Amino acid sequence: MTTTAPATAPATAPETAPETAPETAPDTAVLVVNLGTPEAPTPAAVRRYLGEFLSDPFVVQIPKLFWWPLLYGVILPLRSPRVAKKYAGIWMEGGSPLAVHTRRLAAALQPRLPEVAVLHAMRYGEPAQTARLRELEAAGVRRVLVLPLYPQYSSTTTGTVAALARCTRGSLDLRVIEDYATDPGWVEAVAGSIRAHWQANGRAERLLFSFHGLPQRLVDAGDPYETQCEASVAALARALSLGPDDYLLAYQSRFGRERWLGPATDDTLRGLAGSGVRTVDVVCPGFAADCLETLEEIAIENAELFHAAGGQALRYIPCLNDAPAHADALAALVRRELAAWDHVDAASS
Ligand SMILES: C=CC1=C(C)c2cc3[nH]c(cc4nc(cc5[nH]c(cc1n2)c(C)c5CCC(=O)O)C(CCC(=O)O)=C4C)c(C)c3C=C
Ligand SMILES: [Fe+2]
Ligand SMILES: [Fe+2]
Repeated sequence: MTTTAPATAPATAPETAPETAPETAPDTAVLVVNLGTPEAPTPAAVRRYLGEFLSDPFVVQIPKLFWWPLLYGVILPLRSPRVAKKYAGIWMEGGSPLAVHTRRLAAALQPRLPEVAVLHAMRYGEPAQTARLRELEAAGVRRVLVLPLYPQYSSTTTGTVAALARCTRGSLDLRVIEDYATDPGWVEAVAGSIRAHWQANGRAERLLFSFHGLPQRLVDAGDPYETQCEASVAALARALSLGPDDYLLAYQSRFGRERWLGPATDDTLRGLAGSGVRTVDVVCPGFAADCLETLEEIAIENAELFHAAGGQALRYIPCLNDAPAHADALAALVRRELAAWDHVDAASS
């Protein structure tokens, strides 16, 4: 692939995919799983969502006895109204951006994979991952390939999707795509979206790759997330022929008081502005779909911060969302995984 549609390309897939398990089910289904997001930009809906998310022991490892009183007594009451306002500022006609883009991406995958059923699910909230597995099982599907929408593996994201799927699989045969941080099709899709942005807007003085952060403690304990983020950036820099001074890697969205992966995106932007850099392009290759962390934190909050620190323009490059190049890359990844699975099944029968 040498050319890709701009990441902002209009959706080619219908808004409403035929997203129930088909009545005459194919043998195999692909379940595309994303994090989850509130049902409405209201404090009550945000509280429900954050409550489920932040009581997952894969995400917060503090013992329940200490964590739950703090979470339910302090964090949720204080955070939910504040975060709900942020969601309200980016809400789309069909719902939260993460929900809309994930749904559209699954719909764009279906015609590319006509031999299987493609459905989407969320790890937290609706449509719930476990309910989707039950639907597929009831429809007579035998094998489910789970595709968590996280290019880089972390126990806090891919790990919790995989663990929940494995203990709720019932009679289903299950495979999970663990990561695709350096998958050539995916790298070329992201690189293509950056090239398209440069073509439309010109090139800023620097390109900043911003990834969601993670507690340093988890990395020290062996989570491969940081290494995979670095590998993604190295592959993208190669694809775009970037020199070492053209780009930076940083981590955003710190949560809580402990040390998180660094350098932090906000500090990096302040540093760039302080050293006289006037324009910066920011891309977030850890996010398959635009969401609060990209549309609000980067494109609004960090753009204001960069400006206040003396920068002229932070130009945000959208996630791949349902761009044809994204759907093509993920469909190819799925096809390879299914071929390997067929091979194993054939050998063992
Ligand atoms: C892309 C990878 C992600 C990793 C790794 C990750 C780890 C992680 N996140 C939190 C806490 C929060 N994350 C929040 C939002 C959020 N996180 C991701 C992705 C990763 N998180 C996405 C895609 C989103 C956006 C969801 C949306 O609806 O748009 C939030 C909620 C927003 C807020 O309150 O600020 C929290 C909280 C932790 C603690 C963590 C690892 C330990
Ligand atoms: Fe997060
Ligand atoms: Fe955030």
